Amino acid sequence: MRIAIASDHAAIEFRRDLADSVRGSGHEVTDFGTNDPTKADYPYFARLVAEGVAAGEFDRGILVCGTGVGISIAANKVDGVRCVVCSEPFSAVLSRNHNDTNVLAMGARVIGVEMGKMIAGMWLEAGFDGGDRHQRRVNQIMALQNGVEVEDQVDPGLC
Ligand SMILES: O=C(CO)[C@H](O)[C@H](O)[C@H](O)COP(=O)(O)O
Repeated sequence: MRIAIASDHAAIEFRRDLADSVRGSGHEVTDFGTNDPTKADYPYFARLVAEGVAAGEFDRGILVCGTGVGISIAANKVDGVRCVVCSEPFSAVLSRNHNDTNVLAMGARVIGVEMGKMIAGMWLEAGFDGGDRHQRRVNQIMALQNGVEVEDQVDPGLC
C-alpha cells in the first residue's frame, strides 16, 4: 500500500523508526517529516497526510505526536478521513473492521516504538468487515462530516 506518515517534533525518532518498519513490510512510504526538533505545529503535518489520503494519493496515513490526540483531532477535520488514536492493537484492528479507519494516530510520549510498530502492522493488515450495519454507520459518520443530518436508524420498538 501507499502510506503517508508524519509527526510533530515530539515524535521524530519514533516516526523514523516506524517508517522503516512499515517500509520493511513491503509498503511504499512517503515521509512528510517534521525533521526539525524545535517546536512544530501538528495541524500542519496532520493536514499533509490527511489531505493526501482523502484525495486518494495514499491508501492510508499514519500520524504521531506526543499523545496522538492533537494530530488525530486535526486529521479528523479533513473530509473523507476517519482517524483513530490508539495505544494498543485491539482498538486499532477493530477500528479497521468496524469503522474503516484510513488514518492511524499514536503518541510517542505514551507508548514505546515497538508497541507502535505492532499496532501499525496489525492496523495495516486488518480489513473492513463491511456489511449492512458497519457500512451504514460509516456512511452516517461521513454524513456528519458533511453537515448532513443523520437519522436514527434504530427501530424505537426495540428500545
Ligand atoms: O497534541 C498533543 C497533545 O494532545 C501532542 O502531544 C503534542 O505533541 C504536544 O502538545 C506538543 O507539546 P510541546 O509542549 O509543544 O512539546
